[in-house]
Amino acid sequence: MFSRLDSSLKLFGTLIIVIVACLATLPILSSSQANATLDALKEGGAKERAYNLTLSLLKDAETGQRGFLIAGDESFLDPYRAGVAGIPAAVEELQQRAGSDKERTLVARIAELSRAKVAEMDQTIRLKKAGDTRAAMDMVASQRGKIMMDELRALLGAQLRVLAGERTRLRDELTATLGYNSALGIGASLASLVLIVATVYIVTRSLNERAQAASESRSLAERNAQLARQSAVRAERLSIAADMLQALDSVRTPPELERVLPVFLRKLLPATAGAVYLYRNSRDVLELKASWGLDGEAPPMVAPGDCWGLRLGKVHVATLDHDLCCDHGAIRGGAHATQTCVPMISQGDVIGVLVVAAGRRDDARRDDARRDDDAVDSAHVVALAEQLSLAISNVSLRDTLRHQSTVDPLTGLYNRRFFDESLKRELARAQRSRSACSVVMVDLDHFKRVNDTHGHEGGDLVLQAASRAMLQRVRASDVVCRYGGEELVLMLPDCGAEEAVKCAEAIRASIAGIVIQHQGLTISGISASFGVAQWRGHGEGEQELLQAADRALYAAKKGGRNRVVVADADLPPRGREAVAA
Ligand SMILES: Nc1nc2c(ncn2[C@@H]2O[C@H](COP(=O)(O)OP(=O)(O)OP(=O)(O)O)[C@@H](O)[C@H]2O)c(=O)[nH]1
Repeated sequence: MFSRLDSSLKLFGTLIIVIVACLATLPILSSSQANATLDALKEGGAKERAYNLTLSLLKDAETGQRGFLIAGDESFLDPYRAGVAGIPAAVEELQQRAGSDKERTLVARIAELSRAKVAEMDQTIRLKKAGDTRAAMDMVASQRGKIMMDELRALLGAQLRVLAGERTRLRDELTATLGYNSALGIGASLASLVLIVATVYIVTRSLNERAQAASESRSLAERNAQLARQSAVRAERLSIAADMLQALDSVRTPPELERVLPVFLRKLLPATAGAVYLYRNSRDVLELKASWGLDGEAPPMVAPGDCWGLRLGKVHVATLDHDLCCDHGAIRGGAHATQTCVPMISQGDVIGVLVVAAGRRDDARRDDARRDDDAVDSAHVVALAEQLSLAISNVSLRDTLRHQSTVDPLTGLYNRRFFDESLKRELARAQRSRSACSVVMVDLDHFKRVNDTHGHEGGDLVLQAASRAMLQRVRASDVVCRYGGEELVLMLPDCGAEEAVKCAEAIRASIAGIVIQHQGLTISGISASFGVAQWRGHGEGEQELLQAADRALYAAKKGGRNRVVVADADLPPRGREAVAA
């Protein structure tokens, strides 16, 4: 662009130089011509004056001669002498000013005639003075002098007419030259004006074009810098997202999500606040799983109907002025100008919603540019929601598989494999922390009879009720497990035999109170036997401990059932009966 501009400026500069040179040269040429004409006019004027002087001197001399001859008064000779005295100089001037051969010939003839005329007049005057008036008058009467004078008059008159004509011509020429000069001056002024206007126009245009080009190049540079910034931001986001996915991949249980998600969402969505809500299994409500950047607490629950993103099934961006603001409790009442709700979908099912709030609501005089700054990158949020959906689904899936592999489907209690692993881990921990640990083996009494009386389904209901009774009477850290058939086992960390007996007694009493209605019959009178063993006191390893508890259980059965027996390491395999309550 600049090269095109420069070449047009060069062309324009050359044009200006040519025009200025022409404008400067033409007046010089024109005025030199006028000067030449003026010089010629001056020369013509001088010549005219010289011819006129010559003629006038000749006339004066002739007048003086006639006066003297006629009157005899010598005073007439004064003009005669003055005329005769001036004639040679006048003729001399004529000779000097003669500009051509023709004129020089003419002047030579005038000089010759003048001399002859003066000689003829001199002779008549001499004769008169000598008193020979008759001879003098005869000479005059011979008309020789008159003929010479007539020729002189004719020659001088003709030359004066030629000079007058030449003078007229030169004057016309001078007038024309001056007119031409004046026209040239006007033309030059106009041309200068046009030149100035054109120069101003071209310079202004070139400055504007340069300014425009500079501004374009500036905005291009800014755009490039912006792209570079965006690309750096994208690269950083990708890196954080990769870290997040890796972390989510190692999450084992859904509760762990609550620790992992805020850490990464805060980095991936800086200068925002937000929350992740996931549907509960019942799908009647969404539970808060993560939040970041909020001034206060995020509401722990959100009803599906409170979120327009979930209701419409698509990304919903609500601004300050938007009619359809989601009712997300703390987020809605917060200090944010925009709120984006993105439904999180995995394999066609909506599993939750990602809520992102941005901008400051309190700045009421925000212009559009600030509003743009406030808006979050919707595409980024949507992509993030997709990644989260997949990763969270994977966590749930892993949790389900893990649950299925560790939990007994009938009772909801852990299975034997889980119990064995837990016991091993717990005993190792107890060893490190020098704390206590007890196990309680539980076996429903005469369960075969229940099955026989109420059928297998009735037996299952009793098993489930007994499991619930156990779960209700233990601490969160305790592990309740279906060890096999109607046999259950309980692990009580940080718990000695004495406390374990109390717990077993509570469970025993609870089971004894079970009443179930099944197929029109009442199932009641359920009882269970319990064998308690404490780690270290009754066994060192897991197997030893379990065997001790089993021996105690056996002893309870032997002792009449519906009782709790603490193992006695000294008396295997017989157990020592502990008096219940
Ligand atoms: N309904 C139901 N019955 C089960 C299940 N697992 C084991 N059983 C039954 O539990 C009964 C266990 O009977 P036994 O081992 O003879 O013991 P018991 O009748 O409880 O007698 P004691 O243990 O000596 O008090 C068997 O009839 C099994 O079929 C189960 O998952 N559901």
